[in-house]
Amino acid sequence: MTDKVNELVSKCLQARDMAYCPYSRFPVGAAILTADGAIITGCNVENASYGLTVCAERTAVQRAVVEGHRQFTAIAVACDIKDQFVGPCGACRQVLMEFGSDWIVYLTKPDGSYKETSLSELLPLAFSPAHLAKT
Ligand SMILES: O=c1ccn([C@H]2C[C@H](O)[C@@H](CO)O2)c(=O)[nH]1
Repeated sequence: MTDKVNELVSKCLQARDMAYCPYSRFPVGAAILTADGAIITGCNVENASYGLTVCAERTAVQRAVVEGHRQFTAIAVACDIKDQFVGPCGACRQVLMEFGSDWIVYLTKPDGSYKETSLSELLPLAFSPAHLAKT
Protein backbone atom coordinates (compact mmCIF):
# COMPACT_ATOMS: atom_id res chain seq x y z
CA MET A 1 0.00 0.00 0.00
CA THR A 2 2.83 2.45 0.76
CA ASP A 3 4.00 2.37 -2.88
CA LYS A 4 0.43 3.06 -4.03
CA VAL A 5 0.10 5.93 -1.54
CA ASN A 6 3.37 7.43 -2.76
CA GLU A 7 2.13 7.18 -6.33
CA LEU A 8 -1.21 8.76 -5.35
CA VAL A 9 0.52 11.63 -3.57
CA SER A 10 2.91 12.23 -6.44
CA LYS A 11 0.06 12.20 -8.99
CA CYS A 12 -1.99 14.70 -7.01
CA LEU A 13 1.01 17.05 -7.00
CA GLN A 14 1.39 16.61 -10.76
CA ALA A 15 -2.34 17.35 -11.20
CA ARG A 16 -1.97 20.50 -9.10
CA ASP A 17 0.55 21.73 -11.67
CA MET A 18 -2.20 21.51 -14.32
CA ALA A 19 -4.65 23.72 -12.39
CA TYR A 20 -6.44 26.43 -14.34
CA CYS A 21 -6.72 29.11 -11.67
CA PRO A 22 -6.05 32.55 -13.20
CA TYR A 23 -8.37 34.27 -10.70
CA SER A 24 -7.40 32.82 -7.33
CA ARG A 25 -3.88 31.74 -8.29
CA PHE A 26 -4.53 28.92 -5.83
CA PRO A 27 -3.76 25.64 -7.60
CA VAL A 28 -5.21 22.43 -6.19
CA GLY A 29 -4.61 18.84 -7.30
CA ALA A 30 -6.42 15.64 -6.45
CA ALA A 31 -5.77 11.98 -7.18
CA ILE A 32 -8.31 9.25 -6.54
CA LEU A 33 -7.41 5.60 -5.98
CA THR A 34 -10.17 3.32 -7.26
CA ALA A 35 -11.05 -0.03 -5.72
CA ASP A 36 -9.41 -1.78 -8.67
CA GLY A 37 -6.15 0.13 -8.28
CA ALA A 38 -6.52 2.81 -10.97
CA ILE A 39 -5.54 6.41 -10.24
CA ILE A 40 -7.64 9.27 -11.65
CA THR A 41 -6.55 12.86 -11.22
CA GLY A 42 -8.19 16.27 -11.20
CA CYS A 43 -7.30 19.92 -10.80
CA ASN A 44 -9.36 23.01 -10.12
CA VAL A 45 -10.79 24.65 -13.23
CA GLU A 46 -11.86 28.24 -12.64
CA ASN A 47 -14.24 30.41 -14.61
CA ALA A 48 -14.57 34.15 -15.17
CA SER A 49 -18.01 33.93 -13.57
CA TYR A 50 -16.22 32.68 -10.42
CA GLY A 51 -19.24 30.64 -9.31
CA LEU A 52 -18.77 28.06 -12.07
CA THR A 53 -15.34 27.11 -10.75
CA VAL A 54 -14.95 23.38 -10.16
CA CYS A 55 -12.64 22.11 -7.43
CA ALA A 56 -9.89 19.58 -8.07
CA GLU A 57 -11.60 16.87 -6.04
CA ARG A 58 -14.84 17.14 -8.00
CA THR A 59 -13.03 17.23 -11.33
CA ALA A 60 -11.37 13.96 -10.34
CA VAL A 61 -14.63 12.33 -9.21
CA GLN A 62 -16.37 13.31 -12.42
CA ARG A 63 -13.54 12.00 -14.55
CA ALA A 64 -13.48 8.76 -12.61
CA VAL A 65 -17.20 8.20 -13.06
CA VAL A 66 -16.97 8.86 -16.80
CA GLU A 67 -14.19 6.29 -16.95
CA GLY A 68 -16.46 3.71 -15.32
CA HIS A 69 -15.31 3.84 -11.69
CA ARG A 70 -17.76 4.03 -8.80
CA GLN A 71 -15.86 2.32 -6.02
CA PHE A 72 -13.11 4.30 -4.40
CA THR A 73 -10.53 3.70 -1.72
CA ALA A 74 -8.64 6.94 -1.22
CA ILE A 75 -8.02 10.48 -2.38
CA ALA A 76 -4.92 12.64 -2.07
CA VAL A 77 -5.28 16.42 -2.27
CA ALA A 78 -2.63 19.10 -2.48
CA CYS A 79 -2.37 22.87 -2.75
CA ASP A 80 0.59 25.23 -2.47
CA ILE A 81 0.41 25.84 1.28
CA LYS A 82 3.63 24.61 2.85
CA ASP A 83 3.12 25.06 6.58
CA GLN A 84 -0.14 23.22 7.20
CA PHE A 85 -2.23 20.30 5.98
CA VAL A 86 -5.27 21.58 4.09
CA GLY A 87 -8.53 19.63 3.77
CA PRO A 88 -11.05 19.56 0.92
CA CYS A 89 -13.87 22.15 0.98
CA GLY A 90 -17.24 21.19 2.40
CA ALA A 91 -18.88 20.78 -1.01
CA CYS A 92 -16.19 18.32 -2.08
CA ARG A 93 -16.53 16.35 1.14
CA GLN A 94 -20.23 15.90 0.36
CA VAL A 95 -19.50 14.85 -3.22
CA LEU A 96 -17.02 12.24 -1.98
CA MET A 97 -19.66 10.99 0.50
CA GLU A 98 -21.93 10.18 -2.45
CA PHE A 99 -19.57 7.28 -3.16
CA GLY A 100 -19.27 6.00 0.40
CA SER A 101 -17.98 7.00 3.80
CA ASP A 102 -14.90 4.78 3.74
CA TRP A 103 -12.53 7.05 1.87
CA ILE A 104 -9.02 7.46 3.21
CA VAL A 105 -7.89 11.06 2.63
CA TYR A 106 -4.25 12.06 2.28
CA LEU A 107 -3.75 15.76 2.90
CA THR A 108 -0.58 16.48 0.99
CA LYS A 109 1.94 19.30 1.31
CA PRO A 110 4.00 20.59 -1.66
CA ASP A 111 7.06 18.64 -0.46
CA GLY A 112 5.12 15.36 -0.71
CA SER A 113 4.68 14.85 3.02
CA TYR A 114 1.13 13.88 3.93
CA LYS A 115 -1.27 13.39 6.80
CA GLU A 116 -3.70 10.50 6.63
CA THR A 117 -7.27 11.13 7.68
CA SER A 118 -10.68 9.84 6.58
CA LEU A 119 -13.87 11.18 5.09
CA SER A 120 -15.78 10.12 8.23
CA GLU A 121 -13.47 12.28 10.27
CA LEU A 122 -13.77 15.21 7.86
CA LEU A 123 -17.57 14.98 7.52
CA PRO A 124 -19.09 13.57 10.72
CA LEU A 125 -22.85 12.94 10.92
CA ALA A 126 -22.98 13.23 7.15
CA PHE A 127 -26.04 13.19 4.96
CA SER A 128 -25.67 10.31 2.53
CA PRO A 129 -27.59 8.44 -0.18
CA ALA A 130 -28.67 5.87 2.42
CA HIS A 131 -30.89 8.47 4.07
CA LEU A 132 -33.00 8.81 0.94
CA ALA A 133 -34.02 5.15 1.24
CA LYS A 134 -35.33 5.58 4.78
CA THR A 135 -38.49 7.61 4.13
O1 LIG B 1 -11.16 21.81 -1.69
C1 LIG B 1 -10.90 22.70 -2.49
C2 LIG B 1 -10.94 24.07 -2.16
C3 LIG B 1 -10.68 24.99 -3.14
N1 LIG B 1 -10.36 24.59 -4.40
C4 LIG B 1 -10.10 25.59 -5.44
C5 LIG B 1 -11.31 26.36 -5.91
C6 LIG B 1 -10.70 27.63 -6.40
O2 LIG B 1 -10.27 27.45 -7.74
C7 LIG B 1 -9.45 27.81 -5.55
C8 LIG B 1 -9.62 28.84 -4.43
O3 LIG B 1 -10.74 28.55 -3.65
O4 LIG B 1 -9.18 26.55 -4.97
C9 LIG B 1 -10.28 23.27 -4.74
O5 LIG B 1 -9.98 22.91 -5.88
N2 LIG B 1 -10.55 22.36 -3.76
